[in-house]
Amino acid sequence: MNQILDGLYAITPDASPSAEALTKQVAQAIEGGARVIQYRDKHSDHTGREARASALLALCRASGVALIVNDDLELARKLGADGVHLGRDDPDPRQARALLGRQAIIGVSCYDDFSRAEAAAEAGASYVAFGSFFPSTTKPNAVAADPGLLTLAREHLPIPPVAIGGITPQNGGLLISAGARMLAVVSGVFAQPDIASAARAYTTLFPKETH
Ligand SMILES: Cc1ncc(COP(=O)(O)OP(=O)(O)O)c(N)n1
Ligand SMILES: Cc1ncsc1CCOP(=O)(O)O
Ligand SMILES: [Mg+2]
Repeated sequence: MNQILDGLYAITPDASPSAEALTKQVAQAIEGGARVIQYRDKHSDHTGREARASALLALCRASGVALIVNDDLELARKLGADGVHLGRDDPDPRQARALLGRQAIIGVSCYDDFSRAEAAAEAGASYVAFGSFFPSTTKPNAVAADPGLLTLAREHLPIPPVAIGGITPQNGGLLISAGARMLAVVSGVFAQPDIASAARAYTTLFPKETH
């Protein structure tokens, strides 16, 4: 699992297109080297989310890439996705581990709070996410985080830290230098005219073996 949790982590955009259009966009992100995809959808109803997530899961399986479902633990379980990402308003990571099993990837949002990351590691999380490191158009009210958290996590936690929030190919390098094992990106990938090239600009920031 540790090998997968390295590199570009592409998160699907807010304006959720049809399952077919979304799958095409995600295929381009994978072509550009994304290692993990998160299906994040705050707008579709249950049926729409299930249709999109299962189309993405088929693509990810065929491409050898992991699919993480944001927020919706039950959907992740039902589809047999590779894991789930949980924030402070979402189910508890212990509950997720119990439901999804030992192999599942369970990510936990820690914002700017290192003690939350320690608790998440203790609860069986697979990775911890910190951010927002830069102003984000996707989540303008996200709490601001300091890159030093990534260094602290690399030094003191047994699981990899993920960086999120306003990350561009220009500012991503400093987060990797600070300790980020993955860069989680929405608009820097999916709001770009050439999604594959946009993804590639992030993947080349990482050491060669991760892309
Ligand atoms: C990799 C990653 N990190 C952080 C988040 C944010 O999760 P959360 O705080 O639950 O907010 P929403 O994404 O649900 O709006 C994430 N999704 N992915
Ligand atoms: C979900 C989330 N949590 C903190 S910032 C953010 C959005 C990241 O999107 P972008 O890469 O467009 O800033
Ligand atoms: Mg959430």
